[in-house]
Order: sequence, then structure tokens, then C-alpha cells
Amino acid sequence: MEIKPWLADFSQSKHPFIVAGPCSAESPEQLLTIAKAVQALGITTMRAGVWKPRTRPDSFEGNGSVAFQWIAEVKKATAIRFATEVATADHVEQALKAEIDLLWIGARTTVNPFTVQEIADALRGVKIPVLVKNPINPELALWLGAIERIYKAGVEKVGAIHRGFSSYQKSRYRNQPYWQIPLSLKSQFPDLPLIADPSHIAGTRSLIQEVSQKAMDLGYDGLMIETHPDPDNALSDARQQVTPASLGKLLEELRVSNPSSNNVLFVNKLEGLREKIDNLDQELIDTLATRMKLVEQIGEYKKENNVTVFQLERWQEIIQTRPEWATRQQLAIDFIAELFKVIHDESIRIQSEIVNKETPTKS
Ligand SMILES: O=C(O)C(=O)C[C@]1(C(=O)O)C=C[C@@H](O)C=C1
Repeated sequence: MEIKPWLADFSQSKHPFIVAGPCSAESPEQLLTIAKAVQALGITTMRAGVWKPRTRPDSFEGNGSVAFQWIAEVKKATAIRFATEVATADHVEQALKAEIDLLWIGARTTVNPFTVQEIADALRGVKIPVLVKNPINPELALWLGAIERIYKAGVEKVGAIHRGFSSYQKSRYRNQPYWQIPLSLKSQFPDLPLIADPSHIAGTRSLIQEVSQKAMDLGYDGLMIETHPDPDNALSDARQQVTPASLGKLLEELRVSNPSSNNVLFVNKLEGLREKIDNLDQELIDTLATRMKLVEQIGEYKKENNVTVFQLERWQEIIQTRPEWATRQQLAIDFIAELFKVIHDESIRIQSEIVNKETPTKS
């Protein structure tokens, strides 16, 4: 995929690109109120769900295509642009007929390559942007595959939305961010616009500012934030929608930085510090290599003495002491614990290879 940068032309606003609006289009009045409020904040694109994929059958599933008439009226009155989710080829057809300005494919759709392909076929050659939300399961390849399907259908303005991933683990987020996944996507396709959806990651209003700031610190191109005039009484996603006033405050407080700087002093200082890091990283690698040589030696002894590779007591001692040592250096305990888990996994891999290697028989 050779992505051409398109977002700056589309967004009509300065960085970051903000898409705000209700989870669902509930009524013409609701849409008009929000359109005017977000426009007053300088926002040019509004989101509104027409069809809502819900977990349970009796939940509000969106107002369906009647909402396109309301959207048309609001577009006429305010000239704001609209973004909505499509989950079938029929949705695409209706949304295009309604002259929606930006489409996105939802997380529950991205997981299914058959559906994504049907949507891609319906989108063939469209000139409007199409953004693909990450699949609900943390799988970069699936996300990339869906983006590729849309791109191969001749949609040049493609982008990605990071809305977090489902997890069985209890967490403070509704959907785990797993930031390393969107960052891998960004490293592979630096020109692919990457938008965060803090509302779905957070799942609760109080976390939206923090998630939005993190996205900005990581160099995301924009934010999609669910906004409703009366969030508590919203028909869907009540807990995670914010009022236009809160959105205004959030945007005001957001610290937006640049990907780089031309300031000579900054560049020189950064270069000097990076050189030091290069040297330290080399030392780290040398140290790791020395450690793994010892691990190999122990592996050989274990093989000779028919002892298991995994040594529970020793491992328990390591996983307890290393984080303790780390606190003396003000290093985060979790970070050091994770690091030693990775190192230990590698020791096990190396030693398993050694003990399972066939010993050449003497002739
Ligand atoms: O102490 C050992 O027995 C080792 O083989 C070393 C080591 C390690 O990497 O530190 C590797 C595997 C064991 O489970 C415990 C520790």
C-alpha cells in the first residue's frame, strides 16, 4: 500500500483532526444542537451512528435510515460534515446516497474478512475517506488486512481508528488500548492517518482526557470523541459520552506536540543524548549475550545430569529480587518484572534446544 497523505486537506482544521458527535443519531433536534455546539469549537466533522451493532438484541440498535433525512437537514443548516459507521454493503449504498462525507468500519466488522470484502466491493473507487477501526481482538494482521481490502478496492483515502481491544482481563478501560499494536501499524505505514477513539477505549467519561492525551503524546493524527447534549440520557453508550462543554474543556487542556523540531539546540542536544543511549544499548546487548552464554552452560549441565530446564525455586527468587533491586534505581517494578519474564522465556527456549539436541553417538 502506498498511502498518500490526505488528512490535512480533508480535515479543514488544524492538527489534531477532531470528529465529535453522538454515539447514535437520536432525533433531528439532537443532531442540530450538537452540530452547532461542536462547530462553535471549530470542529468540521461530526459523527453519528445510524445503525448500532449491539451485544444484546433488545438494546437500542440505532434509528436506521430515517436518520439520513435528519443528517441531510443538519448538513443543509450548518454545512458540517458527517461521518458514520457502515457494516454491510447495503449500509454503504445508503450512506453514499445520503452523501455522508466519511465512513468507518466498526471493530466487530473488521474481524470478518468476508464482510469487509463485501463492503470493499460496495465502496469500489469512492472518493470519500474510509477509516477502519481495529478488530475487537488484538490482531494487527487482521486490522491491516481489512485496510488493504478497502485500499485495493480503489479507495485512496484510507485511515485507521484505534478503539481498543476486548479482553477477558479486568481493567480500568472498557477496551484495552494495547498501544503497541497501533504503533506497529504506524511504523509500517507512517502516512496512514491514525485516529484514536478515546470514548470506546475509556468507556467512562473520567478517563477520556487521559486517553486523548496519551494518543497525542504518541503522535496520533486525530481523535473521535462521542459527544451528546445530555449524555446521561443518551440512548446508547451513556457512560462514555461527554457534553460539548466538556469536550471544549478537554480540547483546551490537550497538549499537542509536533513530531519533530527544527530548533538547532534541540536537535544537537537530542543527538548527543541518543549517542549515549546507543552506547548503553550496546552494553545491554553485550551483557545479555554474556548472560545467555551462562544459561547455555547451565543447559549443558542440566542435560548431563538429567535435570529439568525450568527451575521453579530459582525463577521465583529471580522474579522477586529483580523488581526489588529495580526500586533502588527508581525503575518501575512492572517494567522490570516484564523484562525478566522475557529474558527467562528466552533462557528456557535456549536450554530446551540444548537438552533436546541429539547427542552424537560414539562410533
Ligand atoms: O538457574 C537456572 O537453573 C537457569 O537455568 C537460569 C535461569 C535464568 O535464566 O536465570 C533459566 C531457567 C530456570 O528456570 C531458572 C533460571
